[in-house]
Amino acid sequence: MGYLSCNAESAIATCDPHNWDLKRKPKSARHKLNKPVEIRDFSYDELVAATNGFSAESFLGKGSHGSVYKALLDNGKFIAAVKKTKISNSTATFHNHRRNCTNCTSCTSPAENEIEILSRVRNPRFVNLIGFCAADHSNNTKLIVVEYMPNGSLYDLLHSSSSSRSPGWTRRVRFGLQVAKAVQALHSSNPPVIHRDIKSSNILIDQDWCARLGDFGLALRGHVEDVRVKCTPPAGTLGYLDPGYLAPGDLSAKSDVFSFGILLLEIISGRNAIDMNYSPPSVVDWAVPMIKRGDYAGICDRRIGAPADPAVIRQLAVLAARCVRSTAEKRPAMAEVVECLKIVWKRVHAPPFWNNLRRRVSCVDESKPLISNQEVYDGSEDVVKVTRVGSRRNRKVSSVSSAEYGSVDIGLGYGNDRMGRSKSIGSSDEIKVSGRKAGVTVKMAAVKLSKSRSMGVLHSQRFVHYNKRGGFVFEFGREVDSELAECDMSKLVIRLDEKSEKEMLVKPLVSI
Ligand SMILES: Nc1ncnc2c1ncn2[C@@H]1O[C@H](COP(=O)(O)OP(=O)(O)OP(=O)(O)O)[C@@H](O)[C@H]1O
Repeated sequence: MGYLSCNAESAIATCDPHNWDLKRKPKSARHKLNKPVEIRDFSYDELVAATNGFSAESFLGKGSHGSVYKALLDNGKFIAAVKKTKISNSTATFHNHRRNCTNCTSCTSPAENEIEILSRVRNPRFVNLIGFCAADHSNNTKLIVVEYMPNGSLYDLLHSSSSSRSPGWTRRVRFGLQVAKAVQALHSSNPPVIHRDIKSSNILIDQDWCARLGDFGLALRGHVEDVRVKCTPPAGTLGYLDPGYLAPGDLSAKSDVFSFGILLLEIISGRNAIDMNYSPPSVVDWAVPMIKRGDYAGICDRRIGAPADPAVIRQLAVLAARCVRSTAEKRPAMAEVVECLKIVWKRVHAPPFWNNLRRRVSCVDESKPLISNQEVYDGSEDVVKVTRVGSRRNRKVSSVSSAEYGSVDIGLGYGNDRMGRSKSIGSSDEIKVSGRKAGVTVKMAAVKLSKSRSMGVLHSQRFVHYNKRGGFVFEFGREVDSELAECDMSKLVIRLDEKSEKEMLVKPLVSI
């Protein structure tokens, strides 16, 4: 195996620094990976200058293997991150180990291993390698230059004390899907790569707010039957580590699936993989019993509450529980995880013109409820009134039977939130829905849709409403599809588009 003898210092690859000078490239060109370029070989002095002597101002963060600094390269034209790691493998233990074994990943330091792996795999979903500086033997340091991720780590986002930084469901699902795709790309490369250290602090957020998988220091490249994989001792991070991975021979891609499941639980709940403030401290022991009971709202991050569509949290939670199953064979493969998350993404993702809609409805301020708490708890009847205007044809409301709306779940995570429809939607211009839950009432104001404007244009003074966990808004324009099989109050159907005669949905959406 060629890579076994590959020394990091000589690991020159032909890869594309697709992220170089991103600012000047159009977005479409950013991820083109077909232009091979050389991994750069930096001098120590060059990186000292680029990081201003590894100054405190350039400091980005510290990990278990060293510190990370922001570097201004090429006369400040290009920003990168420099990982400065100590090569501690000069110890007697290491030399003893190396004498007996020349095959396992422990024979190389994480820094050398990262260079070796990243010089062979490259993907827009990874924090890719730009170059490195050979060991500075005077102080046993190794410098790796990787793409700079300006928006910190997923860990920082999920556990930030500021709730304004806390991502909403759309972004969380998107991050989950992006990470899943990154892991799948590793597993499907030839030979496959097992990351072995998937965790939120190794997920970095790029300038486009996309999640990237980083830190390949523990990654193993090769087939599970390869000698190198077989003789590399287990490694990873406590809390994310597959409990079945106790010996080298236990390793498989399913260990990454387990860690990904922990990450997914962290994304859902906003709690740490191991957190002594919870009982039980392990996120698996805490969440899985709730998932088994169907208490999906119980595992949601309280800062954002449950998603508007209950199917979103149900599918996410069940997927996470499957990933963390103790029997590795029963866990889904990463390809299946990606497919599941794509389905969840479709549910949670607002159509593109939703943003335009938001901008055009000036009265919406999602940061605060439009109805005061007083109104929320005043016990008055709650009304949703959807008015359609337009041609006769357009006025036709979907043929969804009234029975489907007879008793509907508002889909906000409260199991008993039942809303009864006071008027049939099959034959009227107005849809009126009313309902109340003990202690929490939901109130929705009139909403007007007009086909004369672009699809989904809203003429409404107030259409954001409030429940205990914050505002939610209507989402317009989602086409009617199989989701209707699970029709609930959140999926009022309106025919909007005269030309295509596509039925469009209107549904509450948790504000993000
Ligand atoms: N490419 C990067 N761009 C911007 N910031 C980075 C980059 N890589 C790392 N960082 C910052 O530096 C911190 C330390 O990263 P590092 O990968 O060394 O350790 P870690 O993943 O936090 O922990 P561990 O070493 O235990 O895995 C990260 O939390 C992140 O804030």
